[in-house]
Amino acid sequence: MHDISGLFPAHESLGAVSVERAIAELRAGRPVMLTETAVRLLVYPAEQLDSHAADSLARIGGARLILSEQRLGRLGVERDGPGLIALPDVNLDRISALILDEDARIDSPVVPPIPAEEAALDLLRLAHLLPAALLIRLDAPVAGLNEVAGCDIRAFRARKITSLRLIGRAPVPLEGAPHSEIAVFRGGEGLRDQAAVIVGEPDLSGPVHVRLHSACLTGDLFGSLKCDCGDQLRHTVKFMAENGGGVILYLDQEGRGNGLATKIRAYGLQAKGYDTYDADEILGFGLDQRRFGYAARMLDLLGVTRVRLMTNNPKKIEALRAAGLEVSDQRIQGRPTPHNIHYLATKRDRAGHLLDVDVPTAED
Ligand SMILES: Nc1nc2c(ncn2[C@@H]2O[C@H](COP(=O)(O)OP(=O)(O)OP(=O)(O)O)[C@@H](O)[C@H]2O)c(=O)[nH]1
Ligand SMILES: [Zn+2]
Repeated sequence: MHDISGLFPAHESLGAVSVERAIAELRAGRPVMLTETAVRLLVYPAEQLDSHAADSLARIGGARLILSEQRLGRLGVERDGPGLIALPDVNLDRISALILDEDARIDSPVVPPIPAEEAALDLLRLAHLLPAALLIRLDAPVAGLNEVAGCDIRAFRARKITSLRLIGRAPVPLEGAPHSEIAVFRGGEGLRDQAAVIVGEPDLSGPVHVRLHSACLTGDLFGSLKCDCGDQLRHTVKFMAENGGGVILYLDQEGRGNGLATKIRAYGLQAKGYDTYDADEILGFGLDQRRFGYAARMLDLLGVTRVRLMTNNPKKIEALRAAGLEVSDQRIQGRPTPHNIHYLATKRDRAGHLLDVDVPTAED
């Protein structure tokens, strides 16, 4: 047998590798096996279910659906945590209604999960999939399934922070900020490489203007009027270019960390009148899935220790302080539009964002 351990990055634990493999499997619509002490669980992402997979799960037998506390609440079951529902016949339409429909209700008993089952939900969140999994307890290993341990899922985010590394940096002149550089990082909990935009030549010995910007394909790239992201991003570049430079971390946290597909589903619900947080809750998510620990690590790798954080989001300020950075903050607001005004007001009213928003009343 050859020893191939040297082919794995020294700082990367095998546990983190198995979580990454499991994420790739689930995103491709394949099951994984989750283990925890004596428990073995087959995990299948509910949103990927098709009739083939449903038949196959029904033949194995004993399938249950685990849903988050938020989703259960929407289905009419108040609980302090996730819960499981038995699925004797693995019916595709019923499962689809249980994970997606805004009017579905539960009429069967809901039981609390064991830690392994709860870890399956975390794994789906890490994979940017809906937090809803079909689970079957297995009494023997199954050939061909990637295996992942519950404890490695729980340790994943923290471990990945230390594996983050700078891959390279190069000048990229930007509109309004010709002296800019882009630095690319790999690792962290994101599924893709992360970029830092270094605008101008910030003095790293003093407080540096920093923005943690969560990816927003619709707003950043296409100028969607539904949010303030694209506007904030371009304002930030301009502001930094005119005010001594700064660093923008462009984080792989599309849709507040829920992923692009979930955000677009949430937009579908918003088109029916739900606000941004209610729409996410219908899909099983809490207020905000994002963690910013790895952003602090990116700043550390760039040599930044004191930060003037350009944000309205108190969570970002707290997260960088918790990671040991010295943080003062500065507001950066996108333009209100008739399309985003309620979104901005909702962030202020429901998540404590420090925004100045004047929502016109019906009479205005
Ligand atoms: N789930 C969900 N995500 C959204 C929605 N609208 C925008 N987003 C995402 O929300 C995130 C906004 O990120 P940021 O611009 O970093 O901002 P923020 O938390 O509002 O904080 P600051 O802009 O720093 O004040 C992006 O990942 C967007 O894709 C929505 O309606 N639902
Ligand atoms: Zn946006």
